[in-house]
Amino acid sequence: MSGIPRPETVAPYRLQQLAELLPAALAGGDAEVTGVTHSSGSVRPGDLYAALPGANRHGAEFIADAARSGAVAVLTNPAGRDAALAAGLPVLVADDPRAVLGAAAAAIYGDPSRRLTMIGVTGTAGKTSTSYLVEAGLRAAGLVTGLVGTVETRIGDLVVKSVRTTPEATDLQAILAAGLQRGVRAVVMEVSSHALVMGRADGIRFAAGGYTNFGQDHLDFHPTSEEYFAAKARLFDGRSAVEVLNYDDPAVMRLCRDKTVTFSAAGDPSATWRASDISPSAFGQRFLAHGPDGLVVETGVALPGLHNVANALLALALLVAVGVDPAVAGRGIADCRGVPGRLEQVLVPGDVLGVVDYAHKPNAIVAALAALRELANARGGRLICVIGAGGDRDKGKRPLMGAAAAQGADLVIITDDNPRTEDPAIVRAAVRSGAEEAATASKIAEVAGRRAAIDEAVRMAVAGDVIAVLGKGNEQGQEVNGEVLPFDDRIELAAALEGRP
Ligand SMILES: CC(=O)N[C@H]1[C@@H](OP(=O)(O)OP(=O)(O)OC[C@H]2O[C@@H](n3ccc(=O)[nH]c3=O)[C@H](O)[C@@H]2O)O[C@H](CO)[C@@H](O)[C@@H]1O[C@H](C)C(=O)N[C@@H](C)C(=O)N[C@H](CCC(=O)O)C(=O)O
Ligand SMILES: Nc1ncnc2c1ncn2[C@@H]1O[C@H](COP(=O)(O)OP(=O)(O)OP(=O)(O)O)[C@@H](O)[C@H]1O
Ligand SMILES: N[C@H](CCC[C@H](N)C(=O)O)C(=O)O
Ligand SMILES: [Mg+2]
Repeated sequence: MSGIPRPETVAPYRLQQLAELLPAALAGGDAEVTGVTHSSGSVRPGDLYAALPGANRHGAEFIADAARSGAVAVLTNPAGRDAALAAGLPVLVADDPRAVLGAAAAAIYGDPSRRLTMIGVTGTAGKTSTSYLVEAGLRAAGLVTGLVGTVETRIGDLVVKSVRTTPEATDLQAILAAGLQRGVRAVVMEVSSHALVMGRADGIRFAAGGYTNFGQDHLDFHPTSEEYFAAKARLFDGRSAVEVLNYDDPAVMRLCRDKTVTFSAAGDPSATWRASDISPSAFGQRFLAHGPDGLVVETGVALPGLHNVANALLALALLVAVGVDPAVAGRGIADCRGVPGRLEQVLVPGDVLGVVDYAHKPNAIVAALAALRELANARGGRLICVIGAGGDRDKGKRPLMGAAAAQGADLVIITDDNPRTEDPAIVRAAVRSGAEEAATASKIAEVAGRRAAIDEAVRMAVAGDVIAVLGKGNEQGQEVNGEVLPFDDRIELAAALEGRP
């Protein structure tokens, strides 16, 4: 992955030391490494190249390339051993190299997470939003911060656009080590279920870990919903010193133990943290957070919807768990100016309100449309929803997404998201089948092409209406057959609204 920050200096680390640390056997001699990558295209001189067996290829195919770019050693499984030796490189052989990669990368980069306050956030929806709120609280406390997640990776003032939500362990440990060298003291990161299964966060000890909620997603990757749940549960397998769970979500609460901290946006008094006195403020809301020992914190969130109260409450609980002063944390969260592409208003003057949101799973669509319903009611208008589903991703969630949209909005326009390698008409039909089960056909339309669908929503809108374009949020491209074409819902919706008579 290019663009990932690396530490400027790394003390050389001997392979023999790694062989003693890991369940891995050394062959072909010893070497000193000063970095590690899993991607042949990102090799730097002095690197250990982790040649991993994958779903598509074996990284061993690229050992010669890696050597030409300056890799001085290889970590691989028995199948990759000979290719490494043939390239003249010493090789560490592990039965499951992914399972040891986190520990290896942490060792090579000097175990950076031990010197940082690490906060991890998992859950089906709300990880990015909660992470931004946590980061705002850490900054309010005067800390130099890092943030790793879907939208971007930030260490101090260095900002890199993210390729995935949770980077591979190699990149992650490099980011943390680079952060330390730039004065970062606390890092908040999204920990995706893919990451937990693939060991991307191995080697990290979290001061606190939070769980937003559990719904349906990623069943293209996790064989069953139970395995998806088990993947997320790994953040709470002892690697998080304080565990913070959503009291309002019974699935999440299956992980509750004696010392677990809980939060309830619904205001349940049995939770460690609960919200009360929620009142609207501009495009957001203020509320009181009641914590342990009678603690009351005035806070808020610059976004609408009960789900954003939940995100803010979780952020507060995590911040207090790692020692931030509650009042400072509450102020920092309330002052955070929103999250890119999450209920983001499209600022075009006029009598129709355009909002772009990243809801691309059923529980997120329910939450986003509930928040926007309140706004539409206040304006005396209808709620029009433009929605599609991503190709080459969980097929089972498509009808559920259609149903959630049809139940939550007055008019639904079903269109394309990222088709990837799929026929967009087939993806639309799956979304539509769910929508038609849930609502009368008269409120459902299907428009091929996302731009055309956004134009159609604007054409249908009358004064007071709210148009919600869901699913792509801050994404700036649309992936079609391996090509990413420029496309930004915020720009498209603004252009369509500006052209409104
Ligand atoms: C399902 C999944 O996560 N797969 C990841 C996995 O792929 P893989 O094991 O199948 O790898 P592969 O393509 O067979 O290649 C094997 C090895 O050869 C290496 N290689 C390959 C080609 C080459 O030229 N040079 C090279 O070194 C690869 O780096 C890899 O280590 O390891 C690859 C290397 O890191 C990742 O790129 C790939 O992410 C794919 C692209 C992906 O789309 N992942 C998504 C689904 C993902 O991780 N999403 C989560 C959750 C999102 C969210 O809900 O927020 C995320 O954290 O982003
Ligand atoms: N706590 C929540 N409960 C339910 N839905 C939420 C919650 N927070 C956010 N959402 C919805 O989910 C969408 C994605 O939010 P966010 O990006 O914060 O989640 P995420 O877990 O990081 O998602 P992803 O895994 O896709 O990166 C939002 O745009 C909103 O529609
Ligand atoms: N991180 C998410 C992004 C999905 C965004 C949505 N626009 C889609 O294409 O499905 C995933 O990989 O599932
Ligand atoms: Mg995210």
